This record gives sequence, C-alpha cells and structure tokens, in this order.
Amino acid sequence: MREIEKAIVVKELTKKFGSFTAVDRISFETGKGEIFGFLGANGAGKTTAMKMLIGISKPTSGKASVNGFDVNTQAEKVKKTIGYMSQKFSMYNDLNIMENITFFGGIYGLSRKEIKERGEAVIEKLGLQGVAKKQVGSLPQGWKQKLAFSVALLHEPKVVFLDEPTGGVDPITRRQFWEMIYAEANKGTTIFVTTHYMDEAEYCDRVSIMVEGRIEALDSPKNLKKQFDTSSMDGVFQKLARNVE
Ligand SMILES: Nc1ncnc2c1ncn2[C@@H]1O[C@H](COP(=O)(O)OP(=O)(O)OP(=O)(O)O)[C@@H](O)[C@H]1O
Repeated sequence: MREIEKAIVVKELTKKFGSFTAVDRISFETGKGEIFGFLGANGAGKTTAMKMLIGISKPTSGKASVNGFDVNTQAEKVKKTIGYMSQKFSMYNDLNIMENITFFGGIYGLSRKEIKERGEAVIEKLGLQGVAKKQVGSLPQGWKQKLAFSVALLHEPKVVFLDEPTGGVDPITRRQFWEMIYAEANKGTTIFVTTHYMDEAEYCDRVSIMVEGRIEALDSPKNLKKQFDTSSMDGVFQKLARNVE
C-alpha cells in the first residue's frame, strides 16, 4: 500500500502537558474507506490524540500524516482534506438549516453554486424540506446530528473525524446515523470515530482501545472478542480496564 492510500498513519505519536503524558507513543494506520473506532475511558487521551490528527495541536514527539500530509508541518493542508464533527459543537442553533450549510460551505471554500446544489441535496436526502427555514436549535437532537454529519461532508473530505457523534441520541436515530456512516465509507471515505457506546464499536471495521494514553488493543471487533475471550465489545473493554487497576 502506498503511503497516500493509508488515510491516516501514526507513528509513536506523543503529547505531554508538563510532566503528564496524555498520549503515549501511539501507532496505527487506517486504510481508505475504513471505519476506525477510537475507544477509551474518560481521560484516556482520545480527544488529545484527535486534536493532533486534525492539525490543531502540536505533537510533543512522534509523527502522523492524514491524506499524506504531515500534521505537524502541513496542518493547513490536513484541515482542507478532512471533515470534523463533534457532539458538543456542530451547528449554529440560531441559524436555519440552509444558513448553516451556507456558512460552513463558505468556510470549506465551496462556490455559491456548489453550496446551493450540495445544500439542497443534503436537505432532500435527510427529508428536511419542510423545516429548511427553521432554526437548527429547534430541531430534535438526532436530526441536528445527522445534519451536522452531512455538513461535515459538504466539501467531500477523504477522512472524516467524528467525536462522539451520537451522544444523547435515541437508539433508532443512532442506527440511522450509522447507516449514513456506512454509505459514506462505501464511497471510500475513511471514518475515524470515537464513541462511548459499545454496540457502536461492533459496527467498526477495526477498533483501537486507549488506556491511560496508550493503545492497549487494536483489531477487528471479532478478533478482539476472540483475543479477550468474551462475547461482546463491552467485555473486551471491561477486561482491559480491569488490567490497569
Ligand atoms: N490542555 C491540557 N492541559 C493539561 N492536561 C490536559 C489538557 N488536555 C487534556 N489534558 C489531560 O489529558 C488527559 C486526556 O484527556 P482527553 O480529553 O484527551 O481524554 P479523552 O479520552 O478524550 O476523555 P473524554 O472521553 O472524557 O473526552 C486527561 O487526564 C486530561 O485531564
């Protein structure tokens, strides 16, 4: 595999805050179109690692590239080729749907024509025609999250980072959200996703589990369950957490 076909390449990536090591020499690679789950307990270092990968936090040591661009020296190029969505910040609540699409489309450097065409396609795909003029804040959380995911894809990024994208969303909407993720991955987009829901870990092609800054396990859900001799990803997670107590 050529380096560029590996969407994300991480080697010994480390982040220290003073004497505290939040991310400790993590290494992994993801392929094109892969759904890569990034799991860990609260404080394990997931957000810190993700911030380095999206080019907004400098590594203390180690290397990482996204879409062939070095996150340390080519951060601006990294940012142009990725999408990002988090549970905490996704859309402006006081703008309506099309205004949000126009705003983010502009940030992503799309032309007016592209924004209009892609925006209308998103609204139609999500069946939001009837509420296109409504403020996003008035929409149910699940709709907001699906819309935010679509907006993060407006500029057709090759890799999309999703930070707990389904937090606070009901199970049926979560399932629909994952159908959207699959459809996008099938187009060749790499999905890097953090979640606290263990059923969602089962939907990933491969899962990495961080414990205290280190990646302690990384494999397909099937192989991880075999390795840890358990029938669920929750079992894998519990066994790993117990190991460090
Ligand atoms: N700017 C900072 N300065 C000092 N310590 C930090 C800073 N950012 C994060 N940390 C610490 O680094 C560790 C990892 O935090 P991080 O937010 O990456 O964890 P996480 O796995 O994303 O957790 P969560 O699931 O709660 O979001 C924590 O102990 C946190 O307190």
